Amino acid sequence: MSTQAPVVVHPDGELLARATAARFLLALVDAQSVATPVHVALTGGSILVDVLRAVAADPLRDAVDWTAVHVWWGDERFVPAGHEERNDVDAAEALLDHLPLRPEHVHAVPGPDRVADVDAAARAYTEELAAHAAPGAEVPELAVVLLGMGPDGHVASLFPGRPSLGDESLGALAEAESPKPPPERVSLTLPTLCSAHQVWLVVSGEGKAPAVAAALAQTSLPEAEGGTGDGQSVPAGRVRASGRTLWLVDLAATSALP
Ligand SMILES: O=C(O)C(O)[C@@H](O)[C@H](O)[C@H](O)COP(=O)(O)O
Repeated sequence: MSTQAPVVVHPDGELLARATAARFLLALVDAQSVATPVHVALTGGSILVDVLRAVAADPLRDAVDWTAVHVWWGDERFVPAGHEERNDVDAAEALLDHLPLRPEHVHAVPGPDRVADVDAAARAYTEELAAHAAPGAEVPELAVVLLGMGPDGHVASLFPGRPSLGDESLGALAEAESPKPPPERVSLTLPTLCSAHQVWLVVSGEGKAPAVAAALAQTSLPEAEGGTGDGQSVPAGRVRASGRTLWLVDLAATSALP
């Protein structure tokens, strides 16, 4: 039997973003006091971009040694480098361009400008993860993974009812039929997300409330709400970090909780 991950509720999306930013910076400082370098994974989504902007604006950011931080993506849209739909473009503008990161530590997922197709992109990302793993491991230990969640309960590019959810490998996978556009994406697999030391699900707004409730109850959403209706937990409910799984939400996102 699994115990429910803690849910931290903030009054609104703005405070959620600022508090998550402060928590993220302190987590990096803590992780760097134990081991270096530190690996983190970001994803796309509106609240996460707000979090990244809040990290950029937080004076605590100077407490982190950014030259020893590796940045990965939980998922990326398979469009060319620099395309406005790419998650790394948003992240660069919101935060990464403002930090003294080493360019070789920013692990972008290759797009169609670099590889033949989305399968090749996933393979290349899996190889890059393996190249930075500790001896005997297949992926680096991610200190913190920041995940958004869609109204259907998807996380990264793992969508309800898609075969990708059953991928048991460590590394990245290709999703060629994402219900959220654009259709082609690369995502870390569920076991990779679960191998992270901490995973934070950052969720804002009433539109996500039914999926928050379904994830915490480890069940599906009805088909009418974009779910599978089969009682199998939405993807967000399946993420269990090796150390700590945290839900960081605003009040509106809790409105469907019993
Ligand atoms: O589409 C992406 O690239 C994602 O990484 C995706 O998993 C996202 O985080 C959620 O869909 C939440 O996005 P919103 O906050 O914009 O609803």
